[in-house]
Amino acid sequence: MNTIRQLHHALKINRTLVRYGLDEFLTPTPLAVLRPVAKLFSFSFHKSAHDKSRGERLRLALTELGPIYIKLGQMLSTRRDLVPPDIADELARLQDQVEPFSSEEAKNVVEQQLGSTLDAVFSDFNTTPLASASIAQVHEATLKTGEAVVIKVLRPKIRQKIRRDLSMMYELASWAEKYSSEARRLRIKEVVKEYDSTLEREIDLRIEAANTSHLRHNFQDSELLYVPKVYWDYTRSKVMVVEKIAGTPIGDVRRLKDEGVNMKELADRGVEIFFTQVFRDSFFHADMHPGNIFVDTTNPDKPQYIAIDCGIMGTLDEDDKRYLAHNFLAFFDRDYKRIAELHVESGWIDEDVSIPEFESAIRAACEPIFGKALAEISFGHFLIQLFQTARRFNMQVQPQLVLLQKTLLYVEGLGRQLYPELDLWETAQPYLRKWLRDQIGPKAIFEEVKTQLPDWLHKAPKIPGLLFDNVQKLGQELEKFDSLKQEITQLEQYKLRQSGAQKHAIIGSGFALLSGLLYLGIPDDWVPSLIVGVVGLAFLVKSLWPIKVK
Ligand SMILES: Nc1ncnc2c1ncn2[C@@H]1O[C@H](COP(=O)(O)OP(=O)(O)OP(=O)(O)O)[C@@H](O)[C@H]1O
Repeated sequence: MNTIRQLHHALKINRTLVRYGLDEFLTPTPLAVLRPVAKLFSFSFHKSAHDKSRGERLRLALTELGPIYIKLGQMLSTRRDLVPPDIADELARLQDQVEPFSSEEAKNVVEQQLGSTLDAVFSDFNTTPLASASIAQVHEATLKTGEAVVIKVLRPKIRQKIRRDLSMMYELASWAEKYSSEARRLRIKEVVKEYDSTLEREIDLRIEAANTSHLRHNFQDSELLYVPKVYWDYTRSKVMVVEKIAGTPIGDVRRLKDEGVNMKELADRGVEIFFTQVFRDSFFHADMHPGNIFVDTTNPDKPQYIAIDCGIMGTLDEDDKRYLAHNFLAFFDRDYKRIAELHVESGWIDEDVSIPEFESAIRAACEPIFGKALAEISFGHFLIQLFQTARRFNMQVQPQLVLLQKTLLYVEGLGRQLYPELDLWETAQPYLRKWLRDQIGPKAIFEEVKTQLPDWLHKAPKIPGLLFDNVQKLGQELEKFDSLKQEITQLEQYKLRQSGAQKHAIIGSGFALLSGLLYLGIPDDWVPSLIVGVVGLAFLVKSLWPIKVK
């Protein structure tokens, strides 16, 4: 049954690709055997398909293949380091075109997840969804306690649908990589894997809820960004309840202007929020499309951002941040040698890579960016060029950095849409320099002490015990040392006595020899010979005295 379903699915993909004149993508794969069959079934062959650009045909095909493919296309549209601009631009136009599921189904999921009736928790539930996307649907509601909330409900059976589509995507990617060097260069399997892990996180709403709480905590009392409160008592893996927010959608520039918002301030604040999330918190919102950002315009001179949908967040470690800050600064100083050295120093690139060669490749990729006015220079574009160049030198670009580059590109685009003269460098440079200074200055030492202190304090009560144990051990070692010292002294004495005995034996033998000679020389007078002989004997006896060791 499963195989039949798989075959049917494969046929559907094949048919769609044929319909949009994209069947050349199948040529390297075994799916191509299905092509003639698919052609038979593609009655409504798009005669005009070949008049359309390849990007447009791909967009239409993905739309037809369904929500999971649409989402894949949307993700690919942000991978400008991999996808050519004409295709990326078309894919960026992909819209979720999914039918909402019925409010009955939504109610069932909520009640089953909360283990109680809807009426027990909510005084009001709007059966018309506020929004409906490929993974979830959002309904407005009011809690019994009176708070206005929204309920995000996962689409029924979404997990099975995702698994089915993904297993086909994995197959296609494996075949493509097996037969096409271009697919291998683009690391298609990696792309599908990344997509898989993104979806995996999105289908557990507790992850999104935890991210929302964390971001809210990071910007507690901030006048830059507001994040709605999560109602944990009513949040499960398939249901999430959050505070309902009101604000002007960020994409509605006309309305923002009508509301008298200071657009330069708004754009600057956007950049500041991004750099704060990246460099201060190492935790950034990575799904910043216009539907997820609103503005509280109560004070138009100090507009406050509101962020929702924290399903995809990026995290960075200290090395990533240092890498980014140093590279950005070196880039704006046009110090390409420094950029090349930074890659080797941080171990991202093999030590045996020629720095001059790498430097000149980076120069060739980055100099064109400086052909524009400073206010148009893009950090995100720089990162794309850098990653593309680094890949040629066998650097494996970390997924968290790619996520950051995508978000950065988006933040820049948004900033310039709000305020075309926005000079990102002017806003970001002081921030980066200060951050780097803080990394090596007294503040860094203070921070290090602050971080280590709990560990030291945790060990502090054990210190007397540890000291006692060690002093005791030291005593035992000293005792051992004493007895060893005694043994050595005894050995030395023994050696000394032994050498004394040797001396006595030699002297005694000398006297014995002399006594013999005297007796031979003066045979008539044996007295001197006798005296010398006795002295010699005395020495010899002494040398034979047992050597006693004290
Ligand atoms: N806390 C909220 N208050 C008010 N409206 C909200 C809230 N959360 C979501 N919405 C509305 O619901 C829409 C969809 O919400 P959200 O982006 O969280 O869902 P999603 O399923 O992840 O959609 P997508 O995939 O398109 O981002 C938002 O664009 C917004 O209009």
